[in-house]
Amino acid sequence: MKITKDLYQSSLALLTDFYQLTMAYGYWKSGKADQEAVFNLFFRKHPFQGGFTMAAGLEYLIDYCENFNFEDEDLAYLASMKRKDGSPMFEPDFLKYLSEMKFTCDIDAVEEGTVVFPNTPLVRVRGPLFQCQLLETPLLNIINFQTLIATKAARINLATLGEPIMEFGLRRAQGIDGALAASRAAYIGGCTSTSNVLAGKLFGIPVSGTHAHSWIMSFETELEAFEAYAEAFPDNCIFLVDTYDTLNGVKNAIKVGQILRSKGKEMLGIRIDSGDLAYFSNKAREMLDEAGFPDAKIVGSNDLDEHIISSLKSQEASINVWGVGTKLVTAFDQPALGAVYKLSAIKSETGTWEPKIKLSQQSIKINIPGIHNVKRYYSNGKAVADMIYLENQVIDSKSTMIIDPMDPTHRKRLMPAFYKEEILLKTIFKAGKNVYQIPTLDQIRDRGIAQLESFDKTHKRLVNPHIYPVGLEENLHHLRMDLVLKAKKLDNGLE
Ligand SMILES: Nc1ncnc2c1ncn2[C@@H]1O[C@H](COP(=O)(O)OP(=O)(O)OP(=O)(O)O)[C@@H](O)[C@H]1O
Ligand SMILES: O=P(O)(O)OC[C@H]1O[C@H](OP(=O)(O)OP(=O)(O)O)[C@H](O)[C@@H]1O
Ligand SMILES: O=C(O)c1cccnc1
Repeated sequence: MKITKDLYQSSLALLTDFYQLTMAYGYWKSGKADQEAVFNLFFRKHPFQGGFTMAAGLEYLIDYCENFNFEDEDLAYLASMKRKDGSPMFEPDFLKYLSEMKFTCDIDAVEEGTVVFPNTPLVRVRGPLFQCQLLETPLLNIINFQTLIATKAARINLATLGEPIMEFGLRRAQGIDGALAASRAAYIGGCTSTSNVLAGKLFGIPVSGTHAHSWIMSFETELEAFEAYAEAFPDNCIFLVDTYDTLNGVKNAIKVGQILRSKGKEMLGIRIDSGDLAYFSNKAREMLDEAGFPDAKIVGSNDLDEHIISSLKSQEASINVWGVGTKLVTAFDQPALGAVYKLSAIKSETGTWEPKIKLSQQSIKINIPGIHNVKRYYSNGKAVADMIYLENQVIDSKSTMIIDPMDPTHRKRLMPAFYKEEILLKTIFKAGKNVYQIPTLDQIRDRGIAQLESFDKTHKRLVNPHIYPVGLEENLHHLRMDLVLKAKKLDNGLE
């Protein structure tokens, strides 16, 4: 699908922070606009205090880059911006430069559905400084949100032990695109369907639903309401049983289930949306089984998240389909991922690449310099460790060390010869041309599920997970340390 064209019917070139445009202008003014640079998009900490993160949003990113050009109305708006003294904010020649800009970057990125870890690049952009800079904000906007929601959905899917999840978030999502992007990401993370019909149309996500309390309340009795629904949708009956008295609601559902059966149709199940979901689902299960409806599903909903679902599982609740809205699509307990986009190398006038480092008082904020990639090593189908390495580095296949970027005393020896390896950054754009075959949403969702299966369950624990090893290859570690020490000396005037 064409996100920009189908959703916005407009260029999104101005969907960036103003300072990106003022820097772009500055680069142009100082003759640096076309200097080549490399930026990496990465996050520093898993969301939800978890042990893994699931990447999502690449298809939006691709669409954004393919449509990354300034149209006449964008330029007219920029031309209308003024400085304090009334002069134009941007010179006409700069606007002409913008109007002629063609997207020419190389982009490498992890595929959607990939399980990713702190400090490893999710996206690497290489190209003219000017373009790389303008892309910072939209890329972060896209990847941060969808990755966050895909991760939340994956956690919920772990809690349901793979039982179907109906995503019900639209009414409480963060606005229109917040809802659409969340439905997409939630499906990638493992939801089975969405209630959002536009998301179904745009992305091909299966659409499903039950009915609301208002349906019941609009009839004289609950029984009449169920009968009328069965008349309208005999193949799609999931009766909401808790409007007045849940167990009486189950009795009414059974009555209408029997009528449906007499007509050769089968009730799909019931939904419980309030009260003690463990108690009522177990009672309802007994009643449905006794009445000859052992296959009728019990959908549970009401402010669910992975923790409540886990608790309901441990209470042996008889829910087997989970309706989850607000807490999923708003990432309730952590509303932002916090990925950043940092310069890691720049090409000098002599044509050599200079790795770049940004110092910080907090060592977690010192970036990883150079042009790097990530390798995941697998042993017997299980992920063993991720190595961040300089892309032109030859790795010793007999024995190599990875070093924790946050704690250099924390090291792990690997024997690549014994492992299968996967290079995580895949080429998406080469000199501005899309060379990547975008998978279908179902393929992405399958990748997410397969990726998670390749990790030990200790890393997937919802609370206090075991930390998966991720480290810098030795040469990259030394390069980083040398640059840090050099920068510190310069800072202190010691050189
Ligand atoms: N057995 C249970 N164990 C743990 N949490 C539960 C259980 N049953 C329900 N919950 C959760 O408790 C929270 C509040 O439930 P509560 O009973 O207050 O809702 P309610 O008042 O019945 O519903 P509503 O306000 O929507 O009518 C919800 O998040 C719900 O998912
Ligand atoms: O609880 P969520 O995970 O967000 O799932 C969506 C909720 O939306 C509906 O409730 P409604 O809007 O009627 O409000 P309610 O909470 O008063 O039932 C539905 O009955 C779910 O409870
Ligand atoms: O189809 C449903 O049951 C539904 C849809 C949106 C929100 N809550 C429930």
